[in-house]
Amino acid sequence: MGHPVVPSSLEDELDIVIPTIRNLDFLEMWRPFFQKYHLIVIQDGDPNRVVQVPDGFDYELYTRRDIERILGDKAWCISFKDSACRCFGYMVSKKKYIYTIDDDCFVANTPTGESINALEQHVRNLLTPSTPLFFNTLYDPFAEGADFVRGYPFSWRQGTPTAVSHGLWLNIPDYDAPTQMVKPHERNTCYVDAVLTIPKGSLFPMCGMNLAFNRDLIGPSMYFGLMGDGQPLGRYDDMWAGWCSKVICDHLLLGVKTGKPYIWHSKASNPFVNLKKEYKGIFWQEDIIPFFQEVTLSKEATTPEACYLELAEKVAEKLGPLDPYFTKLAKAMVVWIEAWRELNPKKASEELSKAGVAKENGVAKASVTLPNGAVKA
Ligand SMILES: O=c1ccn([C@@H]2O[C@H](COP(=O)(O)OP(=O)(O)O[C@H]3O[C@@H](CO)[C@H](O)[C@H]3O)[C@@H](O)[C@H]2O)c(=O)[nH]1
Ligand SMILES: [Mn+2]
Repeated sequence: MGHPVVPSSLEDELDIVIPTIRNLDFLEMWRPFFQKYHLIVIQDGDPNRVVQVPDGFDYELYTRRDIERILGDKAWCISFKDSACRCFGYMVSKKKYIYTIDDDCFVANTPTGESINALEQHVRNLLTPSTPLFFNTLYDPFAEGADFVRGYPFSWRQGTPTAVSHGLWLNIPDYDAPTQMVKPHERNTCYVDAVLTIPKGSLFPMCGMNLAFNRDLIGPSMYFGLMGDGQPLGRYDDMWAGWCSKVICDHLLLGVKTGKPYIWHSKASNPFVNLKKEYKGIFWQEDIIPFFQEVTLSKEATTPEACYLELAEKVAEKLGPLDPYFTKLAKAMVVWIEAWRELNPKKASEELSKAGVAKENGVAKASVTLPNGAVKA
């Protein structure tokens, strides 16, 4: 099985989205890898604060004032004073791919000391197929030096298009507040040289600090929810987007990968502040997870937007009784799609799904023939 040849960079097709309440000095370390890309900076907090973008970077920067000017009466769906604000960058981007990274994440090294070009690995992850239907025990069959192993059905070796590439972090791991409190000095020193497809039907805790995705395939479901100022919840922004996106990827037969690339996460946020933000989420998620495990979407839902609107209805119906917050969140999900549509008039992705089969970056986005001969688009 020849490995698809993928470009090592996508400068004209990818935007880098950075939420910041600090500064952008970290970009100096990323300059060799990021400078050829366009940045979308979401400056959170005080809109009068001046955030310097280092010289030489091509960027657009949005403050809360800009978000309110652009979205008007829909601006309330974008969080304030929480990293969730980053999703506004996904909405205003005009590119096919998004990479989002936190301002306290730096270039990591492999165990043999090479600098990791995280963006190049994400591009490779996104432009090679995923294997959500049948686990390949040698992990990523499209990686150099690997392939499908004996017993892997040949009719499934085209895989499915990849929608999400979830990178990891050395040094400060993305722990929740209780874990941070009991293990304040724990650092992640374990570099695992692997990329795996998360199997269909399995949820996962998506972290937003080193994340890339295909906007056309899954952008509308990457809403980071209502968090931060005025909300009962924080630090569940990326988790909510990840659970919604994974359910929709499973429904549309799209892949979600996790593993390489690693970044170096430098700052441990305050566990006590984090506990205040997270605590409702810690017990609500005991109901939220079964909801996402059991939710089904109709076969008429063939685009990420249609799937997301169906999901919003089910959130209101099934999670609304848990707390009025979820009724408001379900409404915010609908407003997010309305705003997305305003800023992104009808996209090729809707044509793609009607076509049923489409070339996606030179890798056939063919349907999958199941062992029983059924063809799943
Ligand atoms: O009110 C805020 C707070 C932060 N930001 C920006 O968002 C990212 C993440 O902030 P921070 O590094 O302080 O958060 P962590 O605890 O390390 O990580 C959490 O953030 C999310 C991952 O991105 C997730 O909830 C946790 O993993 C930085 O760029 C801050 O500048 C903000 O914009 N507004
Ligand atoms: Mn951080």
